[in-house]
Amino acid sequence: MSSQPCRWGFLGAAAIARKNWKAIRLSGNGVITAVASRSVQRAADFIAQCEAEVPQSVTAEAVEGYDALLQRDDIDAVYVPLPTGIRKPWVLKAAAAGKHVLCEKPVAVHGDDVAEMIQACQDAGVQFMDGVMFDHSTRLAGIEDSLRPGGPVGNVRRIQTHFSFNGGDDFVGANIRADAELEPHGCLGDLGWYCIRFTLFVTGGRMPESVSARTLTPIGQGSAKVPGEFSAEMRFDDQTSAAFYCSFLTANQQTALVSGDRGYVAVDDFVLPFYDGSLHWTENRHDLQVDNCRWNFRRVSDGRRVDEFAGGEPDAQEVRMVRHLGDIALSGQLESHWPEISLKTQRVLDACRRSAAEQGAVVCIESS
Ligand SMILES: NC(=O)C1=CN([C@@H]2O[C@H](COP(=O)(O)OP(=O)(O)OC[C@H]3O[C@@H](n4cnc5c(N)ncnc54)[C@H](OP(=O)(O)O)[C@@H]3O)[C@@H](O)[C@H]2O)C=CC1
Ligand SMILES: O=C1CO[C@H](CO)[C@@H](O)[C@@H]1O
Repeated sequence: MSSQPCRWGFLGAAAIARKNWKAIRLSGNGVITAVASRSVQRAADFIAQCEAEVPQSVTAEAVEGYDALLQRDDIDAVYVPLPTGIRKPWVLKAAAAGKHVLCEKPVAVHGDDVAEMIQACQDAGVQFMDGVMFDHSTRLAGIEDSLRPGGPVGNVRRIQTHFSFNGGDDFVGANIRADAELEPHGCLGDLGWYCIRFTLFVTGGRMPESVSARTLTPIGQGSAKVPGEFSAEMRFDDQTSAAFYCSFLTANQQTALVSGDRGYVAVDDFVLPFYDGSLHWTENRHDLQVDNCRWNFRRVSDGRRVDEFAGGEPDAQEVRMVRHLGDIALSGQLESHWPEISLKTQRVLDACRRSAAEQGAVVCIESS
């Protein structure tokens, strides 16, 4: 692997980009070469702010316009946090320019767009990865261990996820998340993306057979509405079912419950640490003993917790994510898992949208 760092360019001085600036600086294998914005002043202000928070040895350049950044030959990978509604052409251009792509979620408007974006990256020999940071969390291996065949959870029967925050009174009009042009999937794209992804993590990438979903509350300006509150129910080809709820109107909560025939795993803050900077999860197994017609549940497996942040690395998931993409860019060893799981996530999201448009009609998902 090259001893040079991965040279990153950012398309857009987005709010989330500040977090990933920090992550790249902490990753140990990356440097931010340039930040492009529609306004060069905004890019310069963004760089000054990030430098003040987490400096780097080279000075990042402020660039006017995303095209100008993509034309540079001193950039290996681009981070694309542009709004979902306008992201696709920039990913296609980035791939054509030979840049590896870290693309924010929800990846696109439709699964066919994602397929096109992935194909463009494949044709250009560059990596495509979406910005699902929890996929890089160290605790996923621990959760997987609880879910192993014959493990404390047993056969998984039910997966329930909930991701919500209350955006407040000025959310509509002030935040891109409620803008039908920029973020057409509303909370389904912003929060439901993670719920679907966690569900696919538990099933090992196995897709649901069918989905029934509803937009519970639309939000937006005039007739241009997006889902502000959404729920879905999924069925798999075995005994497993899954449900998720996401909302911009409900207080902060992000919980995942995986229930099997022997026990369950509860993951609080399954996406990112909302509260105290820690990520944890609990494993529970209770065995039923019937004595003298009395039902007793005996706790067999202790609740276990893993605090990924105990090691002192803040934003550990994001750091691991950008380090991973940096390693891929430097080694040239592309990984097919990331484009494949993005496309699966978007295909489930598409089915949710179709079902919600028909008031919860059951929509079947093709297995391919
Ligand atoms: N994985 C994660 O942890 C997170 C992911 N996200 C995702 O990242 C995306 C960006 O979110 P966030 O950072 O909050 O959004 P912001 O509104 O802060 O940033 C969006 C950026 O897109 C650029 N842009 C280009 N065209 C437009 C346009 N027509 N209107 C508005 N902005 C435009 C702007 O950059 P400029 O003006 O500099 O050109 C702007 O700064 C969302 O899709 C969101 O879901 C967000 C937060 C966390
Ligand atoms: O991806 C994201 C991480 O979570 C946030 C909520 O806390 C989202 O709004 C954001 O887009």
